[in-house]
Amino acid sequence: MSSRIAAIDALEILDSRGNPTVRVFVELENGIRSCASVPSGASTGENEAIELRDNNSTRYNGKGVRTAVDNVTKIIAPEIIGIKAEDQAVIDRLMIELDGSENKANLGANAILGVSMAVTRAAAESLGMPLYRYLGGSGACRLPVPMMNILNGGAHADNSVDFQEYMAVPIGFDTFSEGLRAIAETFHALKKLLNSRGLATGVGDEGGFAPNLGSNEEAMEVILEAIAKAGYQPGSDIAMSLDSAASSFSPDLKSTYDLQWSKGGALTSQQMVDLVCKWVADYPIVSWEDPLAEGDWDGFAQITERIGNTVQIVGDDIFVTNPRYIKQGVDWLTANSVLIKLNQIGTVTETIEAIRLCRDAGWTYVISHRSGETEDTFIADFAVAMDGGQIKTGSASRSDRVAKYNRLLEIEHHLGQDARYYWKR
Ligand SMILES: O=C(O)[C@@H](CO)OP(=O)(O)O
Ligand SMILES: [Mg+2]
Repeated sequence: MSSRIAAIDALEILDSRGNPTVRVFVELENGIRSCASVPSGASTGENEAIELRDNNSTRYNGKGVRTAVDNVTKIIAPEIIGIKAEDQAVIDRLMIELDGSENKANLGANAILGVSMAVTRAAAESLGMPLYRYLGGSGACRLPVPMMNILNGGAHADNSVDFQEYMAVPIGFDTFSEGLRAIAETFHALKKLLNSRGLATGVGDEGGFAPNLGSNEEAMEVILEAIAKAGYQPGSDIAMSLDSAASSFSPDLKSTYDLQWSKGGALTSQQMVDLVCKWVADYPIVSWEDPLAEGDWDGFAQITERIGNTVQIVGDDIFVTNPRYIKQGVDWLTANSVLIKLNQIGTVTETIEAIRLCRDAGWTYVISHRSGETEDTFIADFAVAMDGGQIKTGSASRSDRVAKYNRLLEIEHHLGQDARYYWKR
């Protein structure tokens, strides 16, 4: 029976923040049915592919996605019905052409990505393969080291912490499940510590605790304590990874940084660079994402030159998973790693192209969730398939994030003794 696409349907569903997002269903002539759901960011880069929202409607305060849903069923579906699901590149290219804009503004990256992911899944199911094997081949056996967000601030929480994400990274373990256990235990130890100090243990969008701390250093200190309390050695068993999401506290997105705790006023790019280098020297930090704002290409290059040999400098808002900006970054030595988010670029094929550029440049890449997620576990399989060895997918306290961890546990279980796990940047 043929793997040609027979029907496509779409639906408006809710994401983990209670905002609408797109779910797409694909049915093949051979009877296979699959679906995929699109995530949504809050601290978005200016050059991300456009997420289409029903701005002129009062439903959901203009955040509905019915236009995107209609674009799937009325515009995209008629063009790709009849094409084989394995022809991913053809389908993605057709959708890009059909949209016709630079940034998927016409049909919406949410519409296009929903179809792209659902097609990938249908093709895998049609071949009777798990998604990670279909995308990664028979050699795909490496589980990613998880970066677990245990303390939230910035645009993802209503607290006094400037940086968006403080993550625990289990670098000293032999298996994914042991690594995951260690950071989940650290998460619980952190809750106890915060409780004992009378600090709030409510969580941010990605499930990390969001206490009102006095400074960014205090956040790092309390995490180190939690790692030790859980019985692990900070730096060798569990290291720290940060995402400052610096664009969110840089009013001009390139040269000033308004940290709440530095009450003396805004910092210059140079001062921010110096501060990041100092903290990397003082704390066991192995990876730092968006230490500077998305327009601060010079600051990024300076940080990479100064500390790039000891720490992973990850570009998120600055590269937006777009091959064009990644190429520029590689030429200008802007960073040494890229955060990979499917919905920043909008198709599976272009995301793989972005990853290929990283590999060619000897850069690492981190597969990532968005702060608005669903129960879809696509990125868990995608991380194993892409073999980059790193994933960032939130804390252990929200089921939309835990779904990804559980899927990775499942893949590890399926792989049995052939599963690989190690930290390398
Ligand atoms: O900045 C980030 O890396 C992401 C995910 O953690 O947040 P958002 O989805 O809000 O852009
Ligand atoms: Mg980020």
